[in-house]
Amino acid sequence: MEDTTANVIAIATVINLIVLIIVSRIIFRLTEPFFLILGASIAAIFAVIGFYFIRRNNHTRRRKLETIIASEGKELRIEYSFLRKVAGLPTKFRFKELEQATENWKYLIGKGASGSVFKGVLIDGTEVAVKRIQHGEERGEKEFRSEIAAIASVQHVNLVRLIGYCIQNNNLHFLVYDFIPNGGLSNWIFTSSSSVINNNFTGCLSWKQRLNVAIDVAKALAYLHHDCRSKVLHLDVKPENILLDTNYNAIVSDFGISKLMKRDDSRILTSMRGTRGYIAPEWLLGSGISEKSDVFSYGIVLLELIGGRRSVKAINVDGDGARRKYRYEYFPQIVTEKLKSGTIMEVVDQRMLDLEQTGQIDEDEVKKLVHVALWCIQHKPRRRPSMVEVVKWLEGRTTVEEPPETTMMVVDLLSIAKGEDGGWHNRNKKRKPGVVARVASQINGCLPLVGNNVSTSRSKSFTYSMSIISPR
Ligand SMILES: Nc1ncnc2c1ncn2[C@@H]1O[C@H](COP(=O)(O)OP(=O)(O)OP(=O)(O)O)[C@@H](O)[C@H]1O
Repeated sequence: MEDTTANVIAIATVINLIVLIIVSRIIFRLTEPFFLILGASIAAIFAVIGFYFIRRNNHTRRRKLETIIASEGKELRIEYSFLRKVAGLPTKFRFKELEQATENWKYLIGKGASGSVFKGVLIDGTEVAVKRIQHGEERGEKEFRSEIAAIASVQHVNLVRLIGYCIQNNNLHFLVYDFIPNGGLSNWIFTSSSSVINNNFTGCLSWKQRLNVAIDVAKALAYLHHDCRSKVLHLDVKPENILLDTNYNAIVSDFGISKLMKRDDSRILTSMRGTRGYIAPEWLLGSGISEKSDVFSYGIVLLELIGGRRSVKAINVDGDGARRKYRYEYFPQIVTEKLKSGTIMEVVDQRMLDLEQTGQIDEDEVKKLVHVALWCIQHKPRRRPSMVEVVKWLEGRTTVEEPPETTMMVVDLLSIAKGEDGGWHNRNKKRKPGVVARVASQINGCLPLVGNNVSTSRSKSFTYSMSIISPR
C-alpha cells in the first residue's frame, strides 16, 4: 500500500516537472527564471526519489525484522510450553474447557472438606480428576494457594501430578490432577468408608500390596522431606489422601494444608489443621511442627494398613440420640499390648488373613512393620525416625530394633462424626492450638482412655477432649 502511494507521488512529480518545463518554455522563452524553476524542479525530483528509496528500504527492513521476531516468538512459545511440560508446571485452564472435560460436572468421585472432586477427560484424551474448591467452605483460597505452591515444585512417581488449575471467579477455583483409577486407600483397607460416593473401587489389599503401599508412601514422604529445595511438610497423611493406581502403587495426594519449611529450621509454628486421629501430639500441644509430624501420621497409617481399621474407634456403650456414650478404642495401644503378650497376629486385618489363607503372612514381617509404626508414633518427635530410615527398614536394607514404649495421647474435638465403620471422620479440621495447650496443662497425670458424650453435628465452638495413655 505504502509502495503504491510512493510510486504515484514519484510519477505525478515527474509529469508535473515536464508540464512545468513546457509551460515555462512558452511563457518565459528560456529566460533566467526558467532555469531557476528548472533547477528547483530537478532538486524536487531528486528529493522525492530519494525519499521514496529511503522509505522503501526502511519498510523492507521492518518487514524482515517482524518476520524474524514472529518466528523467534513462536519458537520461544513452543520451547516454553515444552519446558512447562517437562518441568511438570501446571497449565491454566479456561472454565469452559473444564466444563467440557467433566461433561458439566457429571461424575463426582469424592468429596472433602474443601470441595468436590470430579472425573474428566481433556481434549488430548488425558483422564483427570478436577477438584472444585468453593471458597467459604472450610478451607478454600488458602488451600488453593498452598496446594499449587507445594505441588508445582515437586515431581515424584509416588506423588500426584498437578496438571493445571483454573480461576473462575473470586470464590470458585479448580485444581486439575492426573486421574488415579483405584481411588483412595481407605476404600481398600477399611470394610466400608463414607468417602465412597460414585466409586465402585473397593476391596481388600493383600499383604504384599499393603507392604508396597507402605514403601511407596514412605518414599514419597522421604522425597518431600529430604530431596526438595525446601522441606515440604504434607501435614495431612491419611488413607483418604493416598490414592492407588491401576497396579496398586500408592500416590500421595492433597497438598491443601502442606507447608514449606527452610532446610535449617527445626520446627515451625502454624495453626492446627489436619485430620483427627492422625495429628501429631506436638501440634496438638502447640509446640511447633516439623517433618516428624508427618512421620507420626505415617506411623498411624501403617498401623491401619496392618489392622484394616481406624486408629481410633468409637464404640457406643450406652444410651441413644444426643445422650449416647462412647468408649474409645485406641488401636496403637491395643497393638502395643498384643506385641508384649506375643499375640501380634491377632491385630492383623481378618479380611486379609482370609484372603491370604492363614499362614501365608509371615509373623516376623508383621512384627517388623509394627516396630516401624511404633517408632514413627513415638511421643517425642526427635525419637521418631526420618522417612529415609523408614524406607531402609521396610526394604530390609537395615534392621529395625524394638521400639521403646511411649506415651500415647489422644486428643480430639467432642463433636465427632462417627462413620459406618465406627471410625472418626473428616470433620471440623480447624482447631486452636492455644485451647489445646490450656487443656493439656490442666491434665495432671494420666487419664484412662474413656468415652465422652458425643455429638454427631458439626460444632462451631471448639471443645477438646484429651486422654493420655502412659506406658505401664
Ligand atoms: N487424582 C485423583 N484421582 C482419583 N480420585 C481422586 C483424586 N483426587 C481425589 N480423589 C478422590 O476424591 C476424594 C476427595 O479428594 P480430596 O481428599 O483431595 O479432597 P479434600 O477436600 O482435599 O479432602 P480432605 O481435605 O477432606 O482430605 C479422595 O478421597 C479420592 O477418593
